[in-house]
Amino acid sequence: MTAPLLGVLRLVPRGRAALGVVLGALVILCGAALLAVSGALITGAAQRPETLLVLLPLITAVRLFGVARPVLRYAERLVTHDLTLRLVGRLRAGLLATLVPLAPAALTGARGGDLLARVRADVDELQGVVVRLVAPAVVAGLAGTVAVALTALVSPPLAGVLGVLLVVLGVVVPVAARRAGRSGATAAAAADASHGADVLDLVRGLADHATGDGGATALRLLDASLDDQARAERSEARLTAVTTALREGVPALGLLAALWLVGRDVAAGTTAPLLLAAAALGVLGAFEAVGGLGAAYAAADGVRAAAGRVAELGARRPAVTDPPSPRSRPDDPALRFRAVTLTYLGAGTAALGGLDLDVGAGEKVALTGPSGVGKSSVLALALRARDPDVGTVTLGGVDLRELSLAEVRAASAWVPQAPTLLGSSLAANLRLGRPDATDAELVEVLHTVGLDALLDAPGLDGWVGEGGSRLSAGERARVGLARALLAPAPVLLLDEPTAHLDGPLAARLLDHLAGLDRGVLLVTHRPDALDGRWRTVSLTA
Ligand SMILES: Nc1ncnc2c1ncn2[C@@H]1O[C@H](COP(=O)(O)OP(=O)(O)OP(=O)(O)O)[C@@H](O)[C@H]1O
Repeated sequence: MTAPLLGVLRLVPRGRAALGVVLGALVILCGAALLAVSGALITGAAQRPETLLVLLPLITAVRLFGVARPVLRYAERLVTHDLTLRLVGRLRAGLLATLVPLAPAALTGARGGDLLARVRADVDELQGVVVRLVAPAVVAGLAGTVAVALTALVSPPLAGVLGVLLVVLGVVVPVAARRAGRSGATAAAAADASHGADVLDLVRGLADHATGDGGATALRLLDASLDDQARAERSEARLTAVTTALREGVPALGLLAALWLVGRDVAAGTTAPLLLAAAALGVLGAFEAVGGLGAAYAAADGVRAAAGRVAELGARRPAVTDPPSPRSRPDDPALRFRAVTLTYLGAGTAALGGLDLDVGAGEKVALTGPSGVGKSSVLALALRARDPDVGTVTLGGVDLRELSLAEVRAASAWVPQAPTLLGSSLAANLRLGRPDATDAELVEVLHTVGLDALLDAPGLDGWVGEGGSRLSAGERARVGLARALLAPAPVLLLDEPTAHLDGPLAARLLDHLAGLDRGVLLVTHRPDALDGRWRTVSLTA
């Protein structure tokens, strides 16, 4: 078993898993017992006893096992589903806890689709680790052992045969089928690919064939690849036939062994005749114990690969981490960049080279410059999404690397160019800025950013759509700004908050921002829209 898979198994609720396994084994044993007592009952009835009372215990047992089996199966499903849902919750929470410190810097290069696949498809795959992999294996071991032990009470040789046949059906057949299936599938895939290529060559070369050998060579090649394909399919079919025959034949062998071994004892008078059919049918029922193992083997590869992919994310180191003993946040919220250089991984040139910048307490600074010059990178450094390669970024004179990440991010409210909205209510999205904001404060901030219309539709408690899809890009940007205005941070880091807005609205917002008693670092492409309250810093390449 691989280390990532063990890591997943550690998250499984143990008590529930044990209960699920015991219930699963009981279901199988009930099934086998039901067959065994039914066999005994039929034999007993065939012997025409003088009174049916002698059959009463068997009749009761048939009823008991008949009723118990579905009830136990229901209980087992309840337990394993509950366990699976708890496991998914733990897996998702663990994965997100891993991802959050990685974002955004250490996830550079990770494709969104790949991350989504890990969070969804891989976790979906892993959620079956108990139901599809562990439970069938442990249930097989448990139920198989009990069935062999019970059989030994009737006939020790039969118990030995049953044990061997259970191992053959549960281990040897699936392992051999998987090995053979893998090479067969590879051969079939190679034959399919070569056949497809030959057909394409034949069609593409039609004009050439007309002037050449009439296509005889291409057809010969196609015939050969068709033969390969047919051979691969025949070998796959043979494998299916052999495994199906073994799956059906091994239990039949068990049945024959029971009839022969117990029949011999019955004939010798050492065993009661009632036990002949009971043993034969009970043995047949016991093979259900290993019935789930084939699917478990098939699931094993997928589960192991998913565990590996998820574990790989956990192995990545965040680009920024909390210091071992963080200093307390200074009262002075002045941001200071000194000789800051930042080069992104894999980039040929530095995004920022030797930057000096001050945003004093309450000061309004506009950062401007051509696209790609590094303006957003300055905000990323202020938030400590990344650390500078060289130089320092300080808050109130304390290097950001000496403060806890939570303190750095509490000091600054950031609005990116395209703020993220959650598929939730408008109020919930705004309260991400300040969870205890009252409705009146939400209404006021919406008025400040010119979003009064959203109070009618969708309304404070109305849904904004997945990722805010029911709002326009400009509205989403202003909800992001409103969220930052609500936050009690002494510094605002705003990345082009007025980019989507018309002139008068942009002017009104900039006027509001300039009047705040907090420091504002504003990235903008339109410094001409700013009045004298702003100090403009121009970045050059
Ligand atoms: N995560 C990243 N990985 C690699 N390179 C990056 C990353 N983010 C930004 N860059 C590069 O760093 C440089 C500065 O980017 P930045 O986004 O800071 O510029 P900007 O001035 O804000 O641009 P714009 O005005 O277009 O938003 C650009 O060349 C950009 O391609």
